[in-house]
Amino acid sequence: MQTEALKIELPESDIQYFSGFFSPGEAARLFETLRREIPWQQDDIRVFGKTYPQPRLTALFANNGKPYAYSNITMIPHLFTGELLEIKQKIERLLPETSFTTCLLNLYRDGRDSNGWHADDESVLGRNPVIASVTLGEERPFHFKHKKDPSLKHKMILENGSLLIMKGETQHCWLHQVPKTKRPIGERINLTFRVIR
Ligand SMILES: O=C(O)CCC(=O)C(=O)O
Ligand SMILES: [Fe+2]
Repeated sequence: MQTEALKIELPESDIQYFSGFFSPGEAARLFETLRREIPWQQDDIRVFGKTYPQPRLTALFANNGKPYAYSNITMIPHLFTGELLEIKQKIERLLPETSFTTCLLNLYRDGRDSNGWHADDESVLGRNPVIASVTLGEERPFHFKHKKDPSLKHKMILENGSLLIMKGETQHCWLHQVPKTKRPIGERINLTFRVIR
């Protein structure tokens, strides 16, 4: 199946969106398998000295054993499964220079689960990291806001089976979030592939 890149035109960024990167059938198969087989965990995060359960479930996979630390959490990776390798290879066909080492998975159980404003700019990701983000299941709005210029923002929908690639200066100059919603909605699995050296 052929999907077409849509360039998201924001300054100081390099963002591409592929709707239908996975067909509805492939997306459904991957969702069911990952929902069942991934060892989903809920970690506590510390924000301003208080501890809260993270508002979503997560899991970390990698091919190099390197942990990933963010928001006062250090995650130790599992070894990639067959499905994760299949998804990784399909994305790498679009990005011949990139060989992802790591995948952070998020499970948003319903509209109360979310991912607050942040940039994926930890130093282990290096300068100008390439981050490839897959959506399976329920679509969710995804927001960008510029770190320095509050007039610069963008909202888009991440659809079932879609791929969003963020690279270049994007993490340096922009924050992103998946907001909560009061609408009754189903589960969404998100996979973000990253390179951790
Ligand atoms: O769920 C998403 O689309 C975004 C996930 C994300 O930003 C992250 O895990 O860093
Ligand atoms: Fe992120």
